[in-house]
Amino acid sequence: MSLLSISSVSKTYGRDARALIDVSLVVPAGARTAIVGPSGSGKTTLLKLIAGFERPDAGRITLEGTVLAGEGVHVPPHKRGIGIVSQDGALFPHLTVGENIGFGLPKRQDGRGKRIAALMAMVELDADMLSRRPHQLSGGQQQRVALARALALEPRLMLLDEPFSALDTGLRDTMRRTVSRILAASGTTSILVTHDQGEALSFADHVAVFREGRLVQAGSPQSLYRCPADRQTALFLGDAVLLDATVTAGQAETVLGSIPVGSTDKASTGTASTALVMLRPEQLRIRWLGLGEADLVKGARARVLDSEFGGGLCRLTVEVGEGPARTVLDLRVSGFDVAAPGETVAIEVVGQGHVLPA
Ligand SMILES: Nc1ncnc2c1ncn2[C@@H]1O[C@H](COP(=O)(O)OP(=O)(O)OP(=O)(O)O)[C@@H](O)[C@H]1O
Repeated sequence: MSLLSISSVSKTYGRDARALIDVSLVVPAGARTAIVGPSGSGKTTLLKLIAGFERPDAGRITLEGTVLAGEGVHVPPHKRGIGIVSQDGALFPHLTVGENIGFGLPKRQDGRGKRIAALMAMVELDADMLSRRPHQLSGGQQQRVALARALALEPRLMLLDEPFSALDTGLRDTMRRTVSRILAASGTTSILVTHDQGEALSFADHVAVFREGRLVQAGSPQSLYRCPADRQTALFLGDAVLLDATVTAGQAETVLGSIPVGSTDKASTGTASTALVMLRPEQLRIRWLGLGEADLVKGARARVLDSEFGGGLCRLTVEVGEGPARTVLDLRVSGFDVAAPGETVAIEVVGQGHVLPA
């Protein structure tokens, strides 16, 4: 069932700053959705329209079937039942942790203290932090307070506006996992806005990719990563190996040999056509041929042009094919398999390739 429905929404600032162009998106109930895209792609604008801080020029936004915006309606932000956690947490600096979390709860409500304690436990904050003020907390703890304050109101929808971006890398990953777990456990439908594709893919069970004000693709993280809509999306979502290919009936002929490709218009026809085939680096099994067993190793041969040691993850630049077919590829290998420039490696492809539109 869909909770939030965005239909043909457009927004232009001033005369010609087109921030969103004809965007339609359905957010399933109970799911964690990530809106991801480069800077200026319209993510924050969409969040503002959902929250009610901005009005769409065209289109409609509904929550549980009720129109929030569009068709002459504009429900004010505080009446939408939507919780927001922003980048800096936006806590009230003069209030304690307990007062911040209980801010929206009725002052004389029975069991108010118990509810605040339960919320603190839910976001994994120690009970003895109750009387601290925000400046006595770490960045991650402040974000937990902000999340607890938003959860206290039992929102129908939770908006998370780059909530992890001010945290340093290690804490960021931990917080992302914690918040994802808390939202899943409480069954809260949520939308995370981020420009970090890794964060989007690992946080959400539904991802929407934006570019230049348009929704480019939406789907599960796995489907987007494996079958991106176009070359730009492929490269935005992660490293990709792109190969020119001739595709006939489910097989692509490339410098790395014949690779099965998923069903697409191009792949299913009996006629050969040229196309660009994408593989993710994890699909390439690379073996160094320095041990005298070269004849036994399967895969296309490639000459190492450059290698960069990086510990667990090293980069290898290789050339495959000759003449007009010569292709230079950037590959990843583990720190135990790095070949030196001038040496030969074998590259074997695992799984299917994905045909990108020309
Ligand atoms: N108040 C405003 N007035 C004029 N133009 C605006 C305004 N707010 C945003 N824009 C423009 O609208 C476009 C989308 O901006 P938006 O902030 O939604 O993008 P974003 O994807 O959230 O970017 P970022 O990741 O940098 O925050 C940009 O070109 C931006 O310059």
